[in-house]
Amino acid sequence: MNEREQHLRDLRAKLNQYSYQYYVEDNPSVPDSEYDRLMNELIAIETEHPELVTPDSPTQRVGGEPLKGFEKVTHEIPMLSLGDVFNEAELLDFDRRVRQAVGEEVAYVCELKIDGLAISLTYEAGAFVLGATRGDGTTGENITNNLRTVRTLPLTLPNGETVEVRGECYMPKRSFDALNKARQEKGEPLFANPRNAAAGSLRQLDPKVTAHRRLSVFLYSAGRFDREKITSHWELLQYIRKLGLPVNPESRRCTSMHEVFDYIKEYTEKRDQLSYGIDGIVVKVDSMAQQAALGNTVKSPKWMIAYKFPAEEVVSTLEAIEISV
Ligand SMILES: CC(C)(CNC(=O)c1ccc(Oc2ccccc2)cc1)c1ccc2c(N)nc(N)nc2n1
Repeated sequence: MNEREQHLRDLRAKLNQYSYQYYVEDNPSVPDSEYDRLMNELIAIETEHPELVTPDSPTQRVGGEPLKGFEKVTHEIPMLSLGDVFNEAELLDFDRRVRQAVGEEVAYVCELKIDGLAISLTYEAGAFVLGATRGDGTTGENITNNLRTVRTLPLTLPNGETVEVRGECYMPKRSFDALNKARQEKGEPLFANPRNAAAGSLRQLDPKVTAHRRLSVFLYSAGRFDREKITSHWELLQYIRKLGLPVNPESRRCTSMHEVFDYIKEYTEKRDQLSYGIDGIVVKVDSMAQQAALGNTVKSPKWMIAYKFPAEEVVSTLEAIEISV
């Protein structure tokens, strides 16, 4: 490897490290100006020497000309939505129905319900090739170029896996506050909440706009992957994490409803300290055999329920109407 290639490797490593500190650790070690300076240097060198560009280079994130519209994508395996419950009695009913149907003890996995936009990511032989919105569960929109700009989403997987994973794209509270502050200074309409800001940012036709919105992702499920080795949801989360994909660290395996209630109480209290918005807790049956035995209704699985937090008082702010066409 010659000196120039070594310099490029160092630049990419630094930029990826700074992104990780900013997005995953929520603790940037350099100002945005330093990040932008290094990125501009990397873009300049790669523009002069295109043969030295690598698929995982941070410059490969903001590609593509603005689109005229979004292509439709059909989900091979439908993306399901969540049944909602609002109190402990309804959660106990869910647990009773599940235990009656499977006729044995049940373990659950509790996860935070991230207040973002459901997405599907497809990697073919380790390369990120397709990103889509959930849409109506069967048909979504192709937002691949916009999702490529999300710094916490790896463009390549370590061992060339072919998988389709599902999760939530969200805007961290810090990014949401900075975005609305900048909009206020420019006299532009404000976003009402991080979820609307994430949706508006992902529905931009120009990926360069999305790239400046500082979005992030957590993944929590998968459609297509080599299932035989994985028998539980908890193992699936570890598998997704081993692929280098961001999985929310607060998830917990619970062996009783008592532990589920403890988890809900803990995160109801911790909610305001999280660096991202959540609107509930998802409780999933851990065993995949039990999930299959329980099956799905048309729209949502019978092996999973979402406990929704009581709605917060509505704060009347301008709703940002982001026209992306
Ligand atoms: C679990 C799933 C419903 C996603 N999963 C799917 O959509 C899904 C749908 C068919 C599948 O098909 C299968 C294929 C083969 C075997 C079994 C299932 C797999 C996953 C879901 C939906 C929303 C969630 C949310 N907002 N927050 C969290 N924390 N978790 C969530 N989990």
